[in-house]
Amino acid sequence: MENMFRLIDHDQEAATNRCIWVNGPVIVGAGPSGLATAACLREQNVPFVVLERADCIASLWQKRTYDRLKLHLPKQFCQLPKMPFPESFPEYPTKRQFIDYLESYASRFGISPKFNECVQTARFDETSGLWRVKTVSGAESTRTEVEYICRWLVVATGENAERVMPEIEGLSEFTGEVIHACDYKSGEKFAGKKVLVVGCGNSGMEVSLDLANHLAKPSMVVRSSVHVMPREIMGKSTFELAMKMLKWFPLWLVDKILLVLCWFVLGNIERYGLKRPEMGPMELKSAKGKTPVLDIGALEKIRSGNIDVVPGVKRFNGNRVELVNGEQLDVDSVVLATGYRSNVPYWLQESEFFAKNGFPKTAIGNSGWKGRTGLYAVGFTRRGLSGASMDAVNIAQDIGSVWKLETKQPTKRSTGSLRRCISQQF
Ligand SMILES: Cc1cc2nc3c(=O)[nH]c(=O)nc-3n(C[C@H](O)[C@H](O)[C@H](O)COP(=O)(O)OP(=O)(O)OC[C@H]3O[C@@H](n4cnc5c(N)ncnc54)[C@H](O)[C@@H]3O)c2cc1C
Ligand SMILES: NC(=O)C1=CN([C@@H]2O[C@H](COP(=O)(O)OP(=O)(O)OC[C@H]3O[C@@H](n4cnc5c(N)ncnc54)[C@H](OP(=O)(O)O)[C@@H]3O)[C@@H](O)[C@H]2O)C=CC1
Ligand SMILES: O=C(O)C(=O)Cc1c[nH]c2ccccc12
Repeated sequence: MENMFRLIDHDQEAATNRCIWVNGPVIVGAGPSGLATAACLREQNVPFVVLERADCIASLWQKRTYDRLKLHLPKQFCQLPKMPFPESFPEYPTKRQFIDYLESYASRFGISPKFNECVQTARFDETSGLWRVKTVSGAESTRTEVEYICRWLVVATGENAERVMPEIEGLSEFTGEVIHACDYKSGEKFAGKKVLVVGCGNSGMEVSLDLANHLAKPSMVVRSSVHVMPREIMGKSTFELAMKMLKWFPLWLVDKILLVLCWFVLGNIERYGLKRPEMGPMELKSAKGKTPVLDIGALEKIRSGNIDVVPGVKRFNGNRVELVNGEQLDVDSVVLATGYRSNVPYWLQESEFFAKNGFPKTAIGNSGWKGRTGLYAVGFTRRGLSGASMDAVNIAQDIGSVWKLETKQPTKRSTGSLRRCISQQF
């Protein structure tokens, strides 16, 4: 065992390779899911290490979202365990407020992630019964490789870890600017410009709305179908209403009621080119993970003609785009609001708990948060921040109960006594 934790210098020129024994779990990702798990472990007196590839907590929120973003679910559904939002926060906190909340959450629970450490591989070593997690940090010349050894591995890298970039003919030769929605900050610089927004999820809708508010001319691509619901119905959150109804009625009935209410409030949205999916909004979210759009004003801009709805893209040609219906549009810029994916398959060498798409196979053990051999997943059940919070509580309880048992009766020889030693660097 000792050799495993010794300093190893493979590449004298560039890499300083170290091996670190972690007393307790390694949590990969310092977004809301990783922070929530860390806070719940802190409450159980279980030590942990959080590894984060970015240089800050909640990098999705700090670096990959637009300026005017607000939470689109009421605040009680977005707060993390053990620390409610301040009373003074509005019903739908702004991105700044949410980040401030997460910063104070991290400091309240004494969470100090190791920043700029991107996990490259993680595998379970059958012989030792431990996880081996390798990270790299720093630029090429100062590249440092570290291996963390631990008994528990908590995957908290999120459902939105990497951007989805579609392959569309001619896109790489498009003469204007092409960005993904995660690099879109504000419509200010697009004033007067014709912008093609590809995708009509919450990102596509809100980017189009922001562009219209900044007097740009957005055309939003709807290639298949989309559920649009008002964020509120008669002043009450649609999401909250759905959650209340789900306590009493089956999913299909809740969907039917929601769709009738949507029809009364929004009218027939299909006449604007917004075809509704066959499956109801909540069932689609739960079965396929496709989030319904909670409208905060884009629909009004579509009605008034300030956002043009167009069908799928066939190909790009210079600064023109050809649509599947044969129509051609001149465009100055393209925003790809084409969604995100998990990056777990790129680094986690495991195929029993996680499926090829980077999400846990929920069927196993009937739980989406617990695998075998000390592996856990937080924030992958497509239930937003409230789902992540529930996973975090469960995971911390699960690890905490084992931790308590093993730290009660320490014997000098048991691995338990090794586990209790302070996280050490060799
Ligand atoms: C624009 C937007 C708005 C949203 N709004 C809401 C909302 O209002 N309400 C709601 O409930 N949900 C919302 N969601 C859903 C969203 O998934 C959650 O808000 C939340 O950010 C998920 O937290 P997470 O920690 O699981 O993932 P993330 O916030 O993505 O955090 C994962 C962290 O892991 C890090 N990471 C990834 N790979 C590695 C690696 N290999 N090594 C080290 N670190 C790594 C990332 O840098 C990141 O910091 C929204 C999502 C988006 C994209
Ligand atoms: N205010 C808030 O709280 C916000 C929350 N979010 C959340 O972030 C998450 C990600 O949302 P979002 O970024 O919108 O991603 P989504 O996955 O929800 O939507 C992606 C969209 O891109 C379309 N698309 C993908 N590829 C192509 C292509 N080649 N051609 C045309 N269209 C394409 C999809 O169409 P198709 O359905 O046909 O595949 C879909 O309309 C969601 O959970 C969302 O709720 C996002 C923004 C704001
Ligand atoms: O915003 C998101 O991405 C979420 O996942 C939040 C969410 C969870 N379940 C929902 C059902 C309808 C709309 C949003 C959500």
